[in-house]
This record gives sequence, C-alpha cells and structure tokens, in this order.
Amino acid sequence: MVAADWPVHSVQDKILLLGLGAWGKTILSVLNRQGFSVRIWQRHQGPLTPGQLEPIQIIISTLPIQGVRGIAQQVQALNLPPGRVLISATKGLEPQTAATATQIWTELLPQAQIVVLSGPNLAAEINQGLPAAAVIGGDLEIAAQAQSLFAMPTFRVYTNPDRRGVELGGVLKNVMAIACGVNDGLGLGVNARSALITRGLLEMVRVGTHWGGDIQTFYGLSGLGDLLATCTSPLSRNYQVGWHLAQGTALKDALERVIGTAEGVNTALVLSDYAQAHDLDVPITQAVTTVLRDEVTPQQALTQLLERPFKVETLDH
Ligand SMILES: NC(=O)C1=CN([C@@H]2O[C@H](COP(=O)(O)OP(=O)(O)OC[C@H]3O[C@@H](n4cnc5c(N)ncnc54)[C@H](OP(=O)(O)O)[C@@H]3O)[C@@H](O)[C@H]2O)C=CC1
Ligand SMILES: O=C(CO)COP(=O)(O)O
Repeated sequence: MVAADWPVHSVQDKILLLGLGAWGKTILSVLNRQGFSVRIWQRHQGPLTPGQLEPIQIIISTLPIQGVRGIAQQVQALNLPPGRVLISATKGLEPQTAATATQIWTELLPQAQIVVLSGPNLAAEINQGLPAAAVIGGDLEIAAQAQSLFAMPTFRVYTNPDRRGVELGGVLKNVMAIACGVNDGLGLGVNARSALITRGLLEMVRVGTHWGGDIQTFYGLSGLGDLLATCTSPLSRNYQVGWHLAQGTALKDALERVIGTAEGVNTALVLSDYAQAHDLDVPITQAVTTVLRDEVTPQQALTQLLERPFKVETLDH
C-alpha cells in the first residue's frame, strides 16, 4: 500500500537512508511495506558521492549522534539543493556541543526542510508487526508529507509543530531508561520505578523547556510515550545498560553486552555537565552520571536520591 496524500510516486527511489543499524533496518522495512524503494548509505561504502546524492529528494538519518556531523559535512560539501527534506531519527546529544541531531543538520544544511521522527518505537516490536505510534515534529506541511511516507494501520504517525520538543523527548528519556534499568536490576519494585518515571518526566520537562521545547510535547508520544516504553521494556538498550550496572558490571563490559547503541550514556554525561554549569536541577541524571563515572555504586546512588531533602511536588525542583 502506498499512502496517497503526497505525490509519493515522485519520491520513488529518491529516498536515501543513512545508516542501517537496528532502527535503519526497521525504517527500511516500513518503507518497503509502503511500496517505496529506498537507497541506502552505510559508512563502509566510504564518502557519499555526487551521483548518490543527486537524485535524492528525502534523506532519512537513522545514525547515532556520533555519526551525524561527519555525514552532514559530506552532504554539505556536495551542495544539497534547496527544498530537500531531511527526516532525523537520532536520539542523542553531541558530546562536545550538547547539540541535538537537528541542530547539527540545521547548522550545516540550512537550506533543507528538517523534521524529526520520534516516539515509543522499540525496533524489535515494530519488526514483528506489532502496533506502534510515532510523531513527526516540524513544519506541519513537511511533517504531513513525512507522515504520509510511514503511516499505516500498524504504525500510526502523528504530526507536531514543536520539532525541538519532539526531538528532546526522545533524547532525554534515554537517561531515565538507564535509571529504570538500574532500579529493576536492583529488584526495587514497581513503586520505585513508577516514582522514577514520574520524577524523570518532570526532569525532562525542566530541561526540555529550558532548551526551548513546548511543555505539552513532553506529555506526548516522544516524551511520556517513549519514556514508558524504554523504562519498562528489557528490549531497550538503555534500560539494559542500567540493568547490567545494577549487577555490578563495569560500564565498559555492560556496553559490550548490549547489542547496539545506548545513547543515554553519553546524554547523561553531557546533560549533567550542562546542568551543573547552568544551575539546572537534574537529580536523576546526576545520579545516573555518578554511577556511569563509577563514583558510587548503583545502590549508593539510589540512597543519595532518597536522602535528598523532602519537598513540595512542583515542576520547579
Ligand atoms: N533501535 C531502536 O529501537 C531505535 C533507535 N533510535 C535511534 O536511532 C539511532 C540509531 O540507533 P540504532 O539503529 O538502534 O543503532 P545501531 O547501533 O543498531 O546502528 C547504528 C548504525 O549507525 C552506523 N554508525 C555508527 N556510528 C557511525 C558513524 N560514526 N558514522 C556513520 N555510521 C555510523 C552503524 O554502522 P556500522 O554497522 O558500520 O557500525 C550502524 O549501521 C540512535 O540515535 C537511537 O537512539 C530511534 C528509535 C528507535
Ligand atoms: O528509542 C527507542 C525506542 O523508542 C529505543 O530505545 P533504546 O535505544 O533504549 O533501545
């Protein structure tokens, strides 16, 4: 079936997928099921060539954050013509700059129409054909065009004009997924995990609105939705990292045991430094960071969280 409300035939064979990891493969299979043939770039192919980029109308990036700037520079060097659409599915922060993927793409390709695909989308479930919902954040006209690429009954895609908020929801929830993996690895129960999710959402709202996202967006699919998915599912790589840390496994070994990218590790480190420099209150992120840096054990981090002063339940702290 091919979605009808975009001249989709005009993008047949004009979609370039960057990266073919877990999420790239899933996106590819969704697009193939929609009837699109897709071109693929992977890093082992070497630098992008003018011939590879020339026919392309839509670029979809499923790269982890550490790969984004390098490929964006390659696309920039090839002078991407104006009006091309770029759909970013990356959920991370650049270590040196704390930039999100769309900030990097926008810096290097200001002429592109950039939107974000995010939401509770564990690749393994979508691969099984289980139903899921996602959201495309960005200019509503472009987002609706992107929506028409992916949307099918088992993959319900919404649009949201708040690109920044949609992107940050997917970025920030990864830290909370690590915390919840630690919680479950320590056997602390559903009450504690629910508290972490709830307080974690407030922390995401605090940071996300500070960084320009709309508060409402964090209660949608890319915020609360993805937070619930990754904080409660052992399929989440970030959750798995936390779970391994709770077993006393060193971070390096935990990362080797987890198959694929766990963006939350880097995000926690970047965010915790940023929060300290800008006086932002992010207790769960700080707790995760002290465990990642091996400064305290997971149990000690939890005790420190619980021993903080009692307070009124507000968004402010
Ligand atoms: N998996 C999921 O369920 C979802 C993941 N995401 C997000 O998508 C992004 C990718 O995740 P995922 O596909 O799971 O990750 P994987 O680790 O499974 O795959 C990463 C892919 O990116 C390539 N890659 C890694 N580093 C670089 C680099 N420096 N330059 C170019 N290519 C590189 C890898 O290539 P190689 O094979 O050569 O190593 C691989 O193809 C992350 O930001 C993640 O948060 C978003 C939604 C769902
Ligand atoms: O973002 C995801 C699901 O929406 C994937 O989560 P993990 O990267 O933790 O596996």
